[in-house]
Amino acid sequence: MKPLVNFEELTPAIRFAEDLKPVLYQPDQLRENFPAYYMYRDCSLSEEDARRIAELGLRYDYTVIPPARIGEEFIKTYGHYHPIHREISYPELYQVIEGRAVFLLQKRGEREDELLDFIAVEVKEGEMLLVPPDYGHVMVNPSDERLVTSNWVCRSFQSLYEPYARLRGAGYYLTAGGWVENRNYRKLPEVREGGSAASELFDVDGEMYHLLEKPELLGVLTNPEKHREVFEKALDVD
Ligand SMILES: O=P(O)(O)OC[C@H]1O[C@H](O)[C@H](O)[C@@H](O)[C@@H]1O
Repeated sequence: MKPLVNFEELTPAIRFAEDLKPVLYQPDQLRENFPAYYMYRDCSLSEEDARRIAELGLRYDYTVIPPARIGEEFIKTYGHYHPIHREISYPELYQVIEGRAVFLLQKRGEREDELLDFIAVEVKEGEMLLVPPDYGHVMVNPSDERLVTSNWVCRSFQSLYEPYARLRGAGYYLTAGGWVENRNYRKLPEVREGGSAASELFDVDGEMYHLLEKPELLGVLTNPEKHREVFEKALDVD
């Protein structure tokens, strides 16, 4: 799928492999620093769209992750949680524009090193994924092609990276040899693997930028507490 916005003309923020060191399975295997992924934030097709997106309290971004491995582990994003808004945390909606992604979603218990749930969702070109409230997320490129994603997200918060840094990544690492448990967690549920239901929940043809024409659907991202039933379905991966 060709991205609607010609984001490659924009200047990205870059996360380098060295930046990922605190969350890697095998940090010692990092031999050279390289750009791990490119983040093109706050994209739009026109000035008018940019104003509407801001008025809705949203942001539309693209992320590009070229294929790579560090040691046995597939290249991935750093990982983060979102802050709480009226009792539950902000969700986020992703679409794979090019390539294939595996999203690692995890829910903390009372302690951050005791997970209540760990879901791995494979998302293919054109498909969407809803990161439910209260789930931390990491995006992995397990393929030998570049991965391009877009995301809709509430524009008014800062992501929380510290829990991932403290525990050296998510509950599991996705490696060429399969899943590897992260021993820094005291409690880890089994990995629940599945597909994503978000494409059925968000009715859109082609790139999800067009959801801008259906702002009522995007309301789940800014007022999650009013849409709890949507998230129940998003978690139904089995
Ligand atoms: O923030 P990181 O864990 O590095 O993950 C990267 C991604 O995070 C968020 O979801 C942003 O909205 C994306 O634009 C960004 O590319």
